[in-house]
Amino acid sequence: MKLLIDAGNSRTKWAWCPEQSSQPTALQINTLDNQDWFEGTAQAQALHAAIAKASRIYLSNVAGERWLQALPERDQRLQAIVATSLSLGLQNSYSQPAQLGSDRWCSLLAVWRSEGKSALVVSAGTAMTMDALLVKQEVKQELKQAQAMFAGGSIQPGLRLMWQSLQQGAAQLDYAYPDLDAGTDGFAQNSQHAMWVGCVQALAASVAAQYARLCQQLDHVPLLFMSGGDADLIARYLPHALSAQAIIVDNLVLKGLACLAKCSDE
Ligand SMILES: Nc1ncnc2c1ncn2[C@@H]1O[C@H](COP(=O)(O)OP(=O)(O)OP(=O)(O)O)[C@@H](O)[C@H]1O
Ligand SMILES: CC(C)(CO)[C@@H](O)C(=O)NCCC(=O)O
Repeated sequence: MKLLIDAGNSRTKWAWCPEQSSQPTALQINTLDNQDWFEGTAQAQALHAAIAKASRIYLSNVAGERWLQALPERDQRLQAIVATSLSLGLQNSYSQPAQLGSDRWCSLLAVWRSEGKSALVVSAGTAMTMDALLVKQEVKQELKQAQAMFAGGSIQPGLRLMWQSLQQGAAQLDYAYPDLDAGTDGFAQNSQHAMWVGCVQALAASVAAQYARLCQQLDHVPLLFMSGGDADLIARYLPHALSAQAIIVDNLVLKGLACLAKCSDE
């Protein structure tokens, strides 16, 4: 069985790749903190056991060399994904294609292969990325070769990082991250709520602006895909029409890895 691993900035998610016949949505996801992986805790042992059993391992790693060091040395079964200039009919417009994070590349591949339509692909995790997928027109399955392009995107701090930067950088803002969604209605009347409104509004407004930028480049309406730990929350604070349009999906990176794993069988 093929093993899919998304080593993210803070957490690692893994799943077995479904057999050809099953749908990509059938992924059974396991999650562990990267700290557990580095320390080899019980959660890490489950992934080590899966790695030992796998016939092939597809890895998206944005967690750096340290994450790789916990793997068995020079494992021939390991395919560490690096963004290329063209894959599965998707062209990468980065001037140095390999500089693009493998997580962003996999998410774009997942949306391209499942939808075949232009989209803004937002990943709201530790960092928030917003990537433009341009598809010439709604192409038929057999016409997919190089009909799509990743036109570029943006990187900004995610919600928790924004919060931490205020908390750590301003002496009077040492407030804990709220347990519950504090809401952004009206004007905030205490410091903790003011921080919340500022951070959530900044992220939601960025999504709206990037989506508007993409719309200007197209003669058709793009999709809005949102994934990552804070996707749901940020989508709720988008302008109403855009919020209704947002498609929230889990685990786009693993889905993109599954596309690459399946394509290697074809
Ligand atoms: N149980 C949780 N643990 C940590 N973060 C969580 C949790 N539930 C929701 N979140 C939110 O999700 C965000 C992290 O998202 P996600 O889990 O997608 O990031 P990640 O694992 O670091 O992967 P990525 O590489 O995509 O950033 C945090 O900003 C946090 O607000
Ligand atoms: C931007 C992040 C941190 C998002 O996880 C990751 O994709 C990454 O480290 N990327 C490399 C730089 C880039 O994508 O341009």
